[in-house]
Amino acid sequence: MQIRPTTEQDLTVFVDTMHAAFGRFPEGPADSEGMWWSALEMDRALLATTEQGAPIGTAAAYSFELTLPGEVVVPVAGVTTVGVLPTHRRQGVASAMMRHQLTEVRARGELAAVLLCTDARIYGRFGYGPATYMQRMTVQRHQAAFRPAHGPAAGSIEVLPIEVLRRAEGGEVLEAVYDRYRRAQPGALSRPHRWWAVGAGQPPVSRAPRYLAVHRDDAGVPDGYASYTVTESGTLTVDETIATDDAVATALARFVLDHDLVTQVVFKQVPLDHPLRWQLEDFRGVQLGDDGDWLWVRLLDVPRALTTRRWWADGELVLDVVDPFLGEHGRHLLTVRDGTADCVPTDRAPDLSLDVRDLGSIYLGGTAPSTLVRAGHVQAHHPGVVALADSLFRSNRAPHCLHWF
Ligand SMILES: CC(=O)SCCNC(=O)CCNC(=O)[C@H](O)C(C)(C)COP(=O)(O)OP(=O)(O)OC[C@H]1O[C@@H](n2cnc3c(N)ncnc32)[C@H](O)[C@@H]1OP(=O)(O)O
Repeated sequence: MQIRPTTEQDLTVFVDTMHAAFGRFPEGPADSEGMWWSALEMDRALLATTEQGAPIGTAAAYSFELTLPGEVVVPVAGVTTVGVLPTHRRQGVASAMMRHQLTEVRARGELAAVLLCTDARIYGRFGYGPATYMQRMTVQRHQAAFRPAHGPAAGSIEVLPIEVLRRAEGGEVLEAVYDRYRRAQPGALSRPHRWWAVGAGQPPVSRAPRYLAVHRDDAGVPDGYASYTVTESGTLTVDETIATDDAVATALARFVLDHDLVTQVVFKQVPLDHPLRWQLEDFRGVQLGDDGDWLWVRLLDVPRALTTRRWWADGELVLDVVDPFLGEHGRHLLTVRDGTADCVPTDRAPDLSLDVRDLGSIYLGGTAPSTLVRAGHVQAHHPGVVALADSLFRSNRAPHCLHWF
């Protein structure tokens, strides 16, 4: 088996091989405008081949930016299209591609790789841990009265059927609002211009028909949107609400919940700490379901990762981190003061011993270290250290990622 880089000329063979691995029948990549793979960066794609050159596996990466706690934006690799032909599975092909890819990601200076996984059993062995979570939120309209304390946000709501917008005009509004939002939201990924330009991905990045409730500030500048559809039976489904502050998100929620001819509103992918149930008169008016993991994080430079994010408590921890997949081991003294951290090698006895996959899970603040201590995966060497680790690693708000790739 060999692993080789690809170029734009390999797009057809790459897409065909990947679809055979996933058991899908794609439309041809030649007319792929608007297909999710039209945003592939072929200079970051890998093909695994037999010794004779026949393709047997694929793996690629997008160049994204990830927002860390404290509105710090860093380049990361968004790993995608990992597939091995059914005839060549369980022979180490994916493992070899993952090793090759992680080496390249690190060489580019990206401190982490991230991905969404089809099967949660695959990626822990490669050092990835689930780091952001999401759920579906359903609200029956007759239970959707807001508690009076919450007034509407400043600004106005304008409903624009997406099909009457000129594509470039609509795309620019969404792109600009999303970009402002993601820079402040821990766990959010950038959506590079190429995605909007070709309509790659899922709605509203794709060109599927959607209505957009666009919120504008008092100066008329768009600062939030909700992308939605309404069925004849009266279900309004929101793909995503993107808002640059909570008041705007509330205004958009009020808007969709006030929509005529609607009996229920489904918000497809909201963070676990979404405030809506606290905003309604009827706390039980919100039903939650389909909770699950979304973004998985794989750290490639532990000291740099820890010193790059921001922190909300002071303290000192010795972390003993093993990385079985890359055969690495480091003991780090993490010292946090006034929001920033110092991280240096140490021989001191560890406070916490953990696998790099578990550090990936707690890194963005979406998973409490105490949960992984209770699960038996993070070892706390003395009791007081668990509460300290929880207060150190928490984020100012729950990390959340909406981007599909
Ligand atoms: C970010 C993304 O792209 S997510 C998409 C993942 N791809 C898919 O779901 C497409 C369908 N599946 C596939 O193409 C392949 O089965 C892959 C890519 C998941 C795995 O490829 P393989 O070449 O078979 O993996 P490889 O042989 O390196 O397996 C490494 C280990 O992972 C385990 N493993 C691999 N896939 C799975 C799985 N789906 N469930 C459980 N264990 C798995 C193997 O058993 C093996 O374990 P071992 O080291 O204890 O023997």
